[in-house]
Amino acid sequence: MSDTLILAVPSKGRLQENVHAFFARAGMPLVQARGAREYRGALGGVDNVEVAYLSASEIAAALASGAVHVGVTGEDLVRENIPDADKRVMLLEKLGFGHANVVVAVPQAWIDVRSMEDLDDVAGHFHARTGRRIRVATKYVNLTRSFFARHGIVDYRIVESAGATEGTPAAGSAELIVDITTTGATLAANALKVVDDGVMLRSEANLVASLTAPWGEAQHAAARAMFDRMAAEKRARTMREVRTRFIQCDTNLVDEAVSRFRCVAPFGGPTSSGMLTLHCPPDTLHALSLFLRERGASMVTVGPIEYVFAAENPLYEALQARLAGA
Ligand SMILES: Nc1ncnc2c1ncn2[C@@H]1O[C@H](COP(=O)(O)OP(=O)(O)OP(=O)(O)O)[C@@H](O)[C@H]1O
Ligand SMILES: O=P(O)(O)OC[C@H]1O[C@H](OP(=O)(O)OP(=O)(O)O)[C@H](O)[C@@H]1O
Ligand SMILES: [Mg+2]
Repeated sequence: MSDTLILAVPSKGRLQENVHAFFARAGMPLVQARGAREYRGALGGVDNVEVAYLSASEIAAALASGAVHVGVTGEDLVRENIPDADKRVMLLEKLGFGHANVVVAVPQAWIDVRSMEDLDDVAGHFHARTGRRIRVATKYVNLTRSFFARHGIVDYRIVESAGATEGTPAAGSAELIVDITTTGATLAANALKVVDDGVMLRSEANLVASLTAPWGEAQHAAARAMFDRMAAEKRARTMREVRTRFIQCDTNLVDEAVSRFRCVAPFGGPTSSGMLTLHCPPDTLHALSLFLRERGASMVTVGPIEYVFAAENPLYEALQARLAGA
């Protein structure tokens, strides 16, 4: 067995830039080997990781087959391209970018069609009137089949579309579509509207691990190191450091702060002189600083945190438990 962990990241498209920024922020810049046309690279700061640059949909396939150990790709592509996805891959974490909804969209001119139920009626009438089944253009064939089945719609036919799906109703090659949308601008430009209960999936970029790849000791060690840095970056990004010192500060007050403002006391209660450090989410910062001053603090400082390294490595622990068959 080889001793490298293979990490797949998008080589192009919507996710590429965000994925590069994500790894750089976590202190692991993607290092492209030689020229920009080289499809293999390394991960700065972590040994034994080989980076494979693939398209977002190729990443889903490579995770399913076990050709790569870890990858970043959209959940839409995982669900569409991997049958029984939860048996073959593990979605470790949503990454907060690459948001897009997979939706059912019909021509705006279909004023009577608001729900999937309305669509079912139209599909039946269409079949009765024309002798043909209504056509749905999409590249999300599997997602569409299972969503339509769940809504009891059977009178339709899928027309596979590789690109410019939104243009197919106007071009006359389909009656409606299933595609991904973020701003809605492309749908609007093509005079299409989303069916009210037609949001099939709310997707975003995910950190995904393959359950079928060969996981040896070296790959475990590389994943542990990589996920440790990601967790350190995430804890830091989602918290601010709050510092204060006042003599009335005691453990009861810290307990109250922790439960009311969702903070963490990373180093425990206050020192004997009342020095306290808290990590606090941005949305409760001002309320916390008011609270501390009401209880006697004359000064509270708040600052950003670069990394928070902790004993726990939640991403690695989750993966390890799953690989061990737990
Ligand atoms: N507005 C958007 N449109 C399409 N995809 C988006 C959007 N926003 C985020 N994504 C995510 O990015 C993924 C990759 O889409 P993108 O269009 O960048 O790939 P691509 O280069 O066309 O890939 P491929 O060649 O494999 O089809 C999507 O599957 C989705 O998860
Ligand atoms: O709701 P919007 O913000 O308008 O985004 C949706 C559009 O973006 C994607 O296409 P993309 O630009 O990735 O081109 P592609 O079809 O060539 O992949 C997607 O297929 C939609 O057409
Ligand atoms: Mg695209």
